[in-house]
Amino acid sequence: MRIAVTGLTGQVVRALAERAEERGDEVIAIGRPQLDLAMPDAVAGALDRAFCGAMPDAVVSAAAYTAVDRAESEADLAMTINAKGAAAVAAWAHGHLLPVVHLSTDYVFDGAKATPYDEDDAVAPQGAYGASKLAGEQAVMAAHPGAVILRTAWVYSPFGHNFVKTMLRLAQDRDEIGVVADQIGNPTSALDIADGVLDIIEALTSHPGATPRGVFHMTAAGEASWADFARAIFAASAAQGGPVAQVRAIATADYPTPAQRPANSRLDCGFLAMAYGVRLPDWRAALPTVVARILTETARPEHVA
Ligand SMILES: NC(=O)C1=CN([C@@H]2O[C@H](COP(=O)(O)OP(=O)(O)OC[C@H]3O[C@@H](n4cnc5c(N)ncnc54)[C@H](OP(=O)(O)O)[C@@H]3O)[C@@H](O)[C@H]2O)C=CC1
Ligand SMILES: Cc1cn([C@H]2C[C@H](O)[C@@H](COP(=O)(O)OP(=O)(O)O[C@H]3O[C@@H](C)C(=O)[C@@H](O)[C@H]3O)O2)c(=O)[nH]c1=O
Repeated sequence: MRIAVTGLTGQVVRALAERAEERGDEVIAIGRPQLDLAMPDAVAGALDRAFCGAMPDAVVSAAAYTAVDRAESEADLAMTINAKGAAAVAAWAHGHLLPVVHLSTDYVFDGAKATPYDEDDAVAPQGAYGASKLAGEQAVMAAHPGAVILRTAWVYSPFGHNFVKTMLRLAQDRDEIGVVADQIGNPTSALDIADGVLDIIEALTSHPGATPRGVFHMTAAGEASWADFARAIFAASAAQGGPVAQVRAIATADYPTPAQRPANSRLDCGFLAMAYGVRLPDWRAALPTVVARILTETARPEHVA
């Protein structure tokens, strides 16, 4: 399969490129400056130019404005990229009769529910990032009624920016790190997301008439607080001779940030398992390998300041 993916350096796009190559599929990543979602009117032209030679079999809409705190002061830009830009990508795919898989987030929920969220639960984003992603879900569905929207969460990987890299970096200078223990969610490896997305695209392209569309939850199995996640990161790092810090469990109120985050981010992924047979492994399974890859990468000479 030939799969067009938006974004160049993002965690999910790089994970997709790696996993697709292992499966004999091809990922064509398209991003800035060629494709800039902040200029929605130019999106169709950019995609036409990129794929005039050979059309892809499917489109993955993975590029997004993901700076959760900065979005509070750049709400218009986040909305343009995550809603209008994403909708323009979906409209282009629809115009060319291509399936589209669009990534969304747990931050569309307010976190007040006591149990994991399912797809029918009411959405109520707490911040500008979540609001822009929710608007994106709605705009993508309007532009491409056959879209598959995958809400995932707490993505970590050897690529880009993520919580695992932040913790390992902070531990280089600190013996102890305060980490919130009253927000719970499902840490999810981008490489596991890539496997799930590729399985879904295979189903969409081989049995288009028999594949359900709409919103699905797709996170790793198992849950954790950010503090639990940090402790697991340092356990993996310690086992590999990497940096370690003590994790002090703190309350959200003790770690003020511009954006509010849901206290309960857990997503119930049963609907996706039923519809596509896709169930991601436990979040702990991929962590040691991801930590090892980050440690190897940061030990390279070009990373020494
Ligand atoms: N990270 C997370 O924890 C979570 C992410 N998600 C969603 O999953 C998807 C993938 O996330 P992830 O891979 O972590 O994202 P990253 O933050 O790692 O990467 C974002 C990607 O979006 C691209 N991008 C940003 N702005 C634009 C723009 N104006 N035009 C074109 N491309 C742009 C970036 O481009 P460039 O390569 O040029 O920098 C980059 O490739 C997103 O939709 C995100 O909302 C959902 C839940 C959790
Ligand atoms: C760095 C740090 C963060 N924290 C807290 C702040 C916050 O509540 C939590 C996570 O912080 P981060 O800013 O790394 O994560 P954040 O950017 O909120 O991550 C989110 O990104 C977007 C894109 C999503 O879609 C979400 O699913 C989620 O993964 O950890 C600490 O308690 N101590 C620390 O030292």
